Amino acid sequence: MDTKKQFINGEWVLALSEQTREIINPFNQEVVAIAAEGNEEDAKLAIKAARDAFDRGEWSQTSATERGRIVHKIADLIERDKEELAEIESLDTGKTVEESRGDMDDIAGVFRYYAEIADKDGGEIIDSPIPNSISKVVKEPVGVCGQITPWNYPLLQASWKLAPALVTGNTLVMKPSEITPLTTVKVFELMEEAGVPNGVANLVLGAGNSVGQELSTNTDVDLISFTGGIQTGKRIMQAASVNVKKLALELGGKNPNVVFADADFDTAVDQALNAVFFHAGQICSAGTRLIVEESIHDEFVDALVKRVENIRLGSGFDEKTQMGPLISEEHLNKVVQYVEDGKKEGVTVATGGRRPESPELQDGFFYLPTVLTNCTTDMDVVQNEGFGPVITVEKFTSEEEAMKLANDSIYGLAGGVWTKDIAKAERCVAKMRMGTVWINEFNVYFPHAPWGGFKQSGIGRELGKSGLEEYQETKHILHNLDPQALNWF
Ligand SMILES: NC(=O)c1ccc[n+]([C@@H]2O[C@H](COP(=O)([O-])OP(=O)(O)OC[C@H]3O[C@@H](n4cnc5c(N)ncnc54)[C@H](O)[C@@H]3O)[C@@H](O)[C@H]2O)c1
Ligand SMILES: C[N+](C)(C)CC=O
Repeated sequence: MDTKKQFINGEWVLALSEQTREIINPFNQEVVAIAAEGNEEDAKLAIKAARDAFDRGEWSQTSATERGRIVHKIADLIERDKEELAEIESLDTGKTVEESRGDMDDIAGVFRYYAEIADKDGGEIIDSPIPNSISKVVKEPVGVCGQITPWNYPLLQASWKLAPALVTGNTLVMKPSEITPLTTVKVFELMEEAGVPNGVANLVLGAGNSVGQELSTNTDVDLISFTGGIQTGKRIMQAASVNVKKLALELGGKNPNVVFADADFDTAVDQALNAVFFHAGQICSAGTRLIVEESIHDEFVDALVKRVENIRLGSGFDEKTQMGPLISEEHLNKVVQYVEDGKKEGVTVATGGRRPESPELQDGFFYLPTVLTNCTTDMDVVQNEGFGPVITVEKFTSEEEAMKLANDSIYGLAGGVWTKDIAKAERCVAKMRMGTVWINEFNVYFPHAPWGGFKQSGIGRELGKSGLEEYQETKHILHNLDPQALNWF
């Protein structure tokens, strides 16, 4: 098995230490690849390559149209290799190949979206108080960007960072999650094929506390863009203060899904399932916190449980599978503990609440889709992100109470509201303190719409025009065409 290498200054290289890591298929624990395991020293080399490339200025001075052309080419190559990429993503994460194919379409779409808008902002002339002068505002790249991604949507989260950084003329060093690096390695091959110049995009593989820590603290890095857990985000924020790096943090969520009695019942049940059991709940915006009007609560839970018990678990490569395994044994143990703690807090396990017993699932990191009822907002199981196939159900009796519950969280990533009453829906979304709110919908994202969190779910936005601006500095230029002495001194 060839070792997956790092990409530094246009060269595919092993880790300086020659350390490697086994990449495991979470469905059966088979080793699917061996990857280089870089550390601080590899990260330093990559940062130097990115710094030198940025300071040479060739990429930032390449026209935005040309950078857009190269990024379009990356999208073309992702579409060409979609099936291979989808299969690698499923081997690495356990998600179904159908889900991975959807991810690959989204990813190509993100590269295309940013390629399209790359050359649409040539700056702005603004009014100047100085006679005979020109005052203009232009956007410039931030510089060297450190980019750190998680394991749940490995290539999708990478694309949200790579595409805007490249089209705006930055250079970068990316560190994917050490347990799911494979599709990111492949896309760096495609970026090389598309003609991204040497040193502009660098890839270091390895652990967060070595490679990630170096990216966060190294003073040659101007911006750090991180997607991952809240505790890691806080550590990165502290580390990044060393040279006041620009910071973009996409952190966790505990996302309320509020269902009023007047909602379309069957659609709300169906979407509540999708909101939490897709990708086994390992989604930052999963609707893990169901908040249902009391008058329909029992009927809603019954309908939910009936359908949850029919969810088919299995290999992501089996077309019949609806839900794959969790990412790792370590993560499975966290989900087990999360539910056990909930039981101690007094929740009722309406279904699930344990590992499956089928012999064919024993080698994988599976957990049964789980519905917990009798949940209240003061419980840890309601407040903490479990990041597994577990939904907690709370009740409310008034619109005011529903909104109070929905906002009772340190997180503010996303939420949904289900009702046929348009005025009520609008009143609710105006109160919901979240970066994305869906009305009669859940978990939809696309390249044009900004994504990010209120409160402790993060800082900054990815996607949309806002996602581009994270990678830009704003410069005001005043050009006096008729300079005069002031004779003040
Ligand atoms: N808001 C979003 O858009 C979004 C999207 C996907 C995932 N997430 C969040 O990600 C979390 C799950 O991902 P995870 O378990 O991989 O998160 P994590 O925080 O454990 O790891 C994320 C990345 O950070 C690296 N890292 C770990 N310690 C580090 C350190 N000290 N310095 C620098 N880097 C370090 C890891 O190696 C990995 O690459 C969940 O909380 C989920 O909600 C958020
Ligand atoms: C941002 N999203 C929804 C694609 C993945 C979150 O984990």
